Amino acid sequence: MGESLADRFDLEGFSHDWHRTGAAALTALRLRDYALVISDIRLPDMTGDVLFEQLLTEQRSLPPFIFITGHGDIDTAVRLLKRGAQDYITKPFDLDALIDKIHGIVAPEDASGTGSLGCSPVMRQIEAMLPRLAASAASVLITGESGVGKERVAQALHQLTGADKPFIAVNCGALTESLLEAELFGYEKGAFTGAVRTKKGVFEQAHGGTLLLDEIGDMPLSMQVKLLRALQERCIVRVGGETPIPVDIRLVCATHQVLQEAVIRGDFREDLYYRINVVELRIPPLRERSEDILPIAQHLLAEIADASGKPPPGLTPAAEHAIKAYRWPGNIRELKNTLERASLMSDGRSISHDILFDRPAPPLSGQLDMAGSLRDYLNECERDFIVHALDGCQWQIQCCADSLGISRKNLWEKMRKLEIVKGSDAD
Ligand SMILES: Nc1ncnc2c1ncn2[C@@H]1O[C@H](COP(=O)(O)OP(=O)(O)OP(=O)(O)O)[C@@H](O)[C@H]1O
Repeated sequence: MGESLADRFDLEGFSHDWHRTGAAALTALRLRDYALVISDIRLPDMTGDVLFEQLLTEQRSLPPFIFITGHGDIDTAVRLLKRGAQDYITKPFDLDALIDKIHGIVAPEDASGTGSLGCSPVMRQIEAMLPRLAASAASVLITGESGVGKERVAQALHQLTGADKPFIAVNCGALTESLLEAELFGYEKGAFTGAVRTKKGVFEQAHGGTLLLDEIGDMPLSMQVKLLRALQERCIVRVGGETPIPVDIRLVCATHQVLQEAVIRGDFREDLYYRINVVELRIPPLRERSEDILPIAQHLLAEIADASGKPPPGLTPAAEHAIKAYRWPGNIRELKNTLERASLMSDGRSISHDILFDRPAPPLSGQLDMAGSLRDYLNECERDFIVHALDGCQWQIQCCADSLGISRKNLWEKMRKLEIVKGSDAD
């Protein structure tokens, strides 16, 4: 039966492992994330319910289980359903019925994305749209809070248009206007002091591939005019140069800002807005797609463990619960940093709640001052927390941004807004 199942799964395009004993399956289930397990109740070395119970006692998050039972085992199968198994099927069974059950549990890959960006309906929808976007030349605007995975989505789109072509990303918010112009369009030797040789800008580097302009909302207005011209004419001129150079790029822009509001405020050109925003992909914050949190966490844990050649640690039920309940203000970037730290500190087998959230609470010293507004109070908490984190990282911005789970730029912005300057605090 195993052989015919394996043959049929190959035909269906399912990737699968066939373990011939309960012990082999146990080992594999401890090491790999499966989307689904199909197990006979009677195995050569143990029973399916012993296998299932064993995994439950190890407090792992289990994939859905479908049990195959003979008529005499139906009581066991029903008991397993009560213990959390997904379904059972009785022998002799129709293979088509089993395939239907599998499709009902594991969404078919081509209908709504593979789930590599997340398994929530919204992320599957975005993933399912990518092949259509890849087939058109339309400019795509990806919006969402910092760390939600905007660049990841841009890369996924790029992969569909030819992974061998260049993918170049540039952060438009991190550079001053003159540096940005040189970065985007390149410069000729001698164009300015320090221009000792001719350099291609990102438009030329991305020729034939994808150019991601990140934080496009932070681009100065005067640069927006130059960008618009380059996009309209499909040509750039290097700083200090005169010759127009044709460029063929797929443009993807990303921002955490609401660009319509920036247009209304006069901070973003309306004509550029329409040019870059032929299609908008809105990525919701992680807290609004909580069904993505655990799968992404497990994927990240596997990735982190893989980098050091170890099997991924599991999450204890309390840790799983907390990870789902936490709001992740820094989104996937914060989740990734948290898991990296927790992986380092764990015993390699499981990550508990304490290890996961060992961050100190904001020091709310003394009595609460009820005189100010809630905003003032929250700013004060945020300020304390950031200063504390900066102290912990000897004021190294990158280290602190990583520990807070926000981008370096975001940290700079917060420091500016909250007037945090090294040495300004009495302590
Ligand atoms: N679906 C995902 N699965 C696993 N890791 C992800 C996923 N999406 C994003 N990440 C990881 O989360 C981190 C942040 O993602 P990314 O840089 O794409 O976010 P962003 O929205 O572009 O952030 P920012 O606005 O700050 O530039 C990266 O390390 C990325 O690899």
